[in-house]
Amino acid sequence: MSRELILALNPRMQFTRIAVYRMNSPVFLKKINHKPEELTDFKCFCDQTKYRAKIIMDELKANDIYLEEIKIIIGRGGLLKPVKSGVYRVNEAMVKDLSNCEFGNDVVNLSGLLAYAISEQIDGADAFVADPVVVDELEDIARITGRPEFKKRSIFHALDQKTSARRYAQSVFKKYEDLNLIIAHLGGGISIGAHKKGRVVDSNQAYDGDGPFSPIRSGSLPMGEMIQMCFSGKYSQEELLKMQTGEGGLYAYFNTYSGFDVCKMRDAGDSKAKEVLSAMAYQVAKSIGSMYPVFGEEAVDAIIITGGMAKDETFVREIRMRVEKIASVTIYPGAEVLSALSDYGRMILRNETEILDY
Ligand SMILES: Nc1ncnc2c1ncn2[C@@H]1O[C@H](COP(=O)(O)OP(=O)(O)O)[C@@H](O)[C@H]1O
Ligand SMILES: CCCC(=O)OP(=O)(O)O
Repeated sequence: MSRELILALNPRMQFTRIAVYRMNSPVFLKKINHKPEELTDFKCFCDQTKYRAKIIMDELKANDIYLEEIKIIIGRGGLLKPVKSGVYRVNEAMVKDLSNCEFGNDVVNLSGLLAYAISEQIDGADAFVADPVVVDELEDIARITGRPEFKKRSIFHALDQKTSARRYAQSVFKKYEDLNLIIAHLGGGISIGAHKKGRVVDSNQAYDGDGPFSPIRSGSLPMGEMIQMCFSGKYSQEELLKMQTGEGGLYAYFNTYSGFDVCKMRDAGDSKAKEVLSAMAYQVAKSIGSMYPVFGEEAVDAIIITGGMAKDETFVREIRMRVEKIASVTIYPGAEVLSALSDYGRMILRNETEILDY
């Protein structure tokens, strides 16, 4: 029996998406919902590894996926040290950083941990991550902040943005490396990247840094007031970090991580949902605009808007009308994380990509 199955994983806050591909064809796709009450006892996302790995294994077995055919297990990778774009084998150093939340505590960390944990249970299967959110191609000027103690970290939807960029390049019969693009990924977090000839030379720091607020993150907040809050004695450090990274944005206003649900509320006439979503679109548009000077005298070839919230036409329209004077706007609604990961999986199987060391 040839070993050619690829298992792609995308753990999200309340569910895990998995897909199994046999070369180009998906043979199994599943969104596994996790009961909120089963997740509350875990302190860190990394503590959920064993729990989610078991559910994934059970799901594969229940659906007659031959585990011994799985060769590649691949995820987005998490908050790691800065790395160059590409594919990484999950090694002990990576597992250690993710398990210790060395660079932050986010559900995305589970993708590397789950890939590793599952590979340990399947003889001959190897774990990888591709274009983790810490891909760092920033130009030095973009790293400098107003205080020498702080340097901007590169944290953005590297996998999703580069996949969209290559898709766009193909559609206009050009190479990604020949284009200047501004890409807005509207997911749970929101990142806006300036892609200058194939390198993401600037971006908002989409985890605990700056930029628009998103379904789950606060984005830029008034710094002085935040400092006062930190010293008010009312909140622990953990609570404050959570406020910024996992309970900000739409969640803070509507107690849901679902942009979809908030859009439905707006469509049903809820004026607060309308106001907050418009403010979010306004902030996304301003962030897109802020990338315009990054290209200096060179033209911006296109603006690409993608991710889950790009499926909402009203939301996208509000962004578009503010930015289309900069460059033509292309919309790729939805996020194709699993198929992007499977593309990398295939390249690994065919020895078409270098495997980088973390
Ligand atoms: N049709 C839709 N309209 C509005 N928002 C949507 C729609 N579909 C998904 N979303 C929202 O997009 C967000 C998820 O974005 P997505 O890019 O799929 O994932 P990720 O969280 O991995 O970045 C969620 O808040 C989800 O509710
Ligand atoms: C961790 C930074 C990128 C990000 O926000 O990812 P999600 O949208 O998947 O939460």
